[in-house]
Amino acid sequence: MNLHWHRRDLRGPDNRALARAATDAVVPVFVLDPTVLEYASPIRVACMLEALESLRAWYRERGGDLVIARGEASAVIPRLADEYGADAVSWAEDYSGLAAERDRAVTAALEDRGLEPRPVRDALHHEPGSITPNKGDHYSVFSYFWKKWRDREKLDPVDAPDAAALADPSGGTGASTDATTDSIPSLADLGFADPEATPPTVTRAAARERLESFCSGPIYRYDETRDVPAADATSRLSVHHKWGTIGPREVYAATERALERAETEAQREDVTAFRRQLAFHEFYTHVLAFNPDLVVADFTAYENGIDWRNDPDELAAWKAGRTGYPIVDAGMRQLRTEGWVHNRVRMIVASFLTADLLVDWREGYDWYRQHLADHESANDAAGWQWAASTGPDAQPYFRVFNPMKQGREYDPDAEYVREYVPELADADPDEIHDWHDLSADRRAAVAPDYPAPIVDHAERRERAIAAFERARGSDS
Ligand SMILES: Cc1cc2nc3c(=O)[nH]c(=O)nc-3n(C[C@H](O)[C@H](O)[C@H](O)COP(=O)(O)OP(=O)(O)OC[C@H]3O[C@@H](n4cnc5c(N)ncnc54)[C@H](O)[C@@H]3O)c2cc1C
Repeated sequence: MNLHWHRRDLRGPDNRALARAATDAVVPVFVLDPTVLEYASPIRVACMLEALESLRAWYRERGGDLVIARGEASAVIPRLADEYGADAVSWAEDYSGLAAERDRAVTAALEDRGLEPRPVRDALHHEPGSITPNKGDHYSVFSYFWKKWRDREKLDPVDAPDAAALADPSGGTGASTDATTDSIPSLADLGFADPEATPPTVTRAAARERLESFCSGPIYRYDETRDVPAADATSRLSVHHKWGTIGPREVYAATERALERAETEAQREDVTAFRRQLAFHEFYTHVLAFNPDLVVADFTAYENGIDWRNDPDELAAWKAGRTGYPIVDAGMRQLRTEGWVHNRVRMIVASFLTADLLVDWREGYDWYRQHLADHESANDAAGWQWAASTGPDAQPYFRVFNPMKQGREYDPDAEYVREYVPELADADPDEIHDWHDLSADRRAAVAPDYPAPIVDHAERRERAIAAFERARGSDS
């Protein structure tokens, strides 16, 4: 008998760790660990609970069941292994600092009892340490990483285990045991309030549907449209990558089928452009695996430190989506409505916070961590550090995004802004893009409830560049 410990691999198919466990009878478990939940947020827990319901239903349809236990994983996992008479415990490797610490504790506790820990490579195509420069354990420049990632062979998806391999944890009685709860707890049971945003649907069926629909149409326009927030042109798979309701190999296999169906070279390039974004996730995960403090510390430290201003009123206006910069405010409001923000807009709002407002990127990271359904330590911390010019392969500090130009270029008809900023719903797109230049009277006539810009971008750009020059020690 084996135990399979589900964490961020909430699926049966294309699960290498589960497949490995299912070479014998397997009991699948999920642990609601208070140490992990301490870092969670309502929207993410809501997504997780839905994914767990969907996974449990999948097991039950096949005569098995998913055991849900509560407590510190290092105590619960060995206890469950004893209870079910398991010889080995498998899990899919995870690479954040917190996950690595937890896994070391569980490994030690299992070994103490003579049980076999089986961490299995599952979440990435190429694990940290497998794509490296001549010197060093990971790349810090994406283009070099991408060339190797792109050319490496990928594994095929793995089948779901046979129903015959799924042990019934109740031993046929249907009863729950001491270490399990019969029903999956609610958000309130776990001490979380309802999320402010409407969470996306995080089930296996939703993930497959999203993958198939994306790969049968939008993928062929990806390169050209992925930066247009109003276009709904990206896969929206990030929340499924986060919880593992989709497997990396099945996503890649879908891109292979899309390549076979492509009719033009341009379409093939679109598929490659999508794969490039998948590789970005692996690049950042490698960086995090070797730099666990990426989530709290500057990856590139400046000699004199950065003189963050952290003005509380400006930070509050940014969080509320009331900066008077329409594209920034639309992004901040999309976050609180949907728990997701378009990538181009994530970059714009992050640049505005860290450069125009000179607020420490950690404030932005924390806000995203609380509100994003797809929050993922590697992508989130690296995304913030990219914008703050402190990260691996980051935006140079002197290239500050101009929010007006970004709005005009990527949301020319202000469709995105008008969707998320109702005060501007009836405004003319040109006036939206020129909001900072309109007279106070004109602004009051167009949208009396929408704020004037809280800062002057041109001035703040100069201030940010000067702050970074001082941080570099190159201002004299
Ligand atoms: C400040 C900031 C914070 C971010 N925080 C997160 C986060 O917490 N979680 C998260 O998954 N992504 C994050 N990203 C990256 C990116 O914005 C999202 O992955 C993307 O918007 C998700 O939408 P999608 O699935 O439709 O993406 P697609 O365009 O369909 O891309 C497919 C997949 O590729 C990966 N991907 C795409 N873009 C990036 C990128 N720039 N960096 C790393 N991986 C990428 C994701 O896994 C994504 O699901 C952040 C970016 C920035 C600038």
